[in-house]
Amino acid sequence: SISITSLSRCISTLILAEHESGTIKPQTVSTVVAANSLGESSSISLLLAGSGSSLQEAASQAASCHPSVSEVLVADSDKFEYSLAEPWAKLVDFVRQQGDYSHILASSSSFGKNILPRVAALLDVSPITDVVKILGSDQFIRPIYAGNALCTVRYTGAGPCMLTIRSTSFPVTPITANSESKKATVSQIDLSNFEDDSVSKSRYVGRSTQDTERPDLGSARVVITGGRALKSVENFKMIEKLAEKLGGAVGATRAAVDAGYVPNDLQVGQTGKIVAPELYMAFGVSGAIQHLAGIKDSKVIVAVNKDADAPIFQVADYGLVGDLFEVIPELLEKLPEKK
Ligand SMILES: Cc1cc2nc3c(=O)[nH]c(=O)nc-3n(C[C@H](O)[C@H](O)[C@H](O)COP(=O)(O)OP(=O)(O)OC[C@H]3O[C@@H](n4cnc5c(N)ncnc54)[C@H](O)[C@@H]3O)c2cc1C
Repeated sequence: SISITSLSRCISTLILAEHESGTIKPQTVSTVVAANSLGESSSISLLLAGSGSSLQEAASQAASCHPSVSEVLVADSDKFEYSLAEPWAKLVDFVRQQGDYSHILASSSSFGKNILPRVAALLDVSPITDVVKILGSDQFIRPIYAGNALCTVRYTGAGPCMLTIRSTSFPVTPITANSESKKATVSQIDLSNFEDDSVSKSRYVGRSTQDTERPDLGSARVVITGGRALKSVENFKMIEKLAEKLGGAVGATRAAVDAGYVPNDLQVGQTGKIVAPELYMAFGVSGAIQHLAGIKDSKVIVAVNKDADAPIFQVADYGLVGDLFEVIPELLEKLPEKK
């Protein structure tokens, strides 16, 4: 008799790729980095959908975005122009039927959070979200209780294992000149048999982007955050000026967003963006657990608060008990103008 103690399936990963203006987004490359931890002999395919020349530009860039990517699959159709979840989910199901994928991954961005659960529901699979560490092909670590505890999850389902990846936990290391020359194959998906019979409950209305030269909050190396203590839109401009001088992004607490000082895409925390910059500066931020959940992986945290007992000081590397209305103008005066 033969006893089979371990039967591990060959690891083959499909990654739902995000692109914009002909460029692959950094969080997709982080998801590729994460996929490399799933196990040896892992083949990685990127799935790009959209329409027109910017899609094709992104596809050719995706082919060399990371040496471990073996294949780029391109779905070119008007149906995918606005990344709506319903047609995207159908597309993933369509592609999955043609390739035997053991894992389907997306980043924990609004794109991934929108699409992957819908795919999971379609395939009757339980997705594992916000993965911060991969221990093997079926074991993952994810934060729970607003990041106050880490939970190890084992996937035991029969269908493909579906994960969303917290990109700040999988930084992209610079690619060497040698590996850069390795290019994946790019294939156009034949959509002639693709039937999208999904009843779309969402429709594209429009898009508004912030007209700013500041770096993207989710991947900035410096983040300057203001809290409720800023008290007004006008005062919040001090935070913006400081961010400009330091070449950083602007962040805000939920209290500051709710008070209308800044738009909600600047919110940092459990229900906002997760950031992991080299330098995080918090002005007039109390340090509620929901806020800390979004900043814990920052390398250096600096806090300015007039209350010496504010919880932010428990996580700060440098703390200054002081009035931000005195500290920020002094900082602005002493810091040189950004060249
Ligand atoms: C389900 C849920 C999800 C949430 N998600 C988020 C989230 O994603 N992000 C988030 O930020 N919050 C989130 N919150 C809200 C969170 O609990 C806090 O209410 C919020 O973070 C507080 O914001 P704040 O620190 O700006 O305000 P406050 O808690 O009011 O703190 C203001 C601080 O400013 C200090 N201060 C006042 N004046 C000055 C001054 N002149 N100079 C210096 N310091 C001064 C005060 O001492 C105080 O510590 C969430 C809450 C819930 C229930």
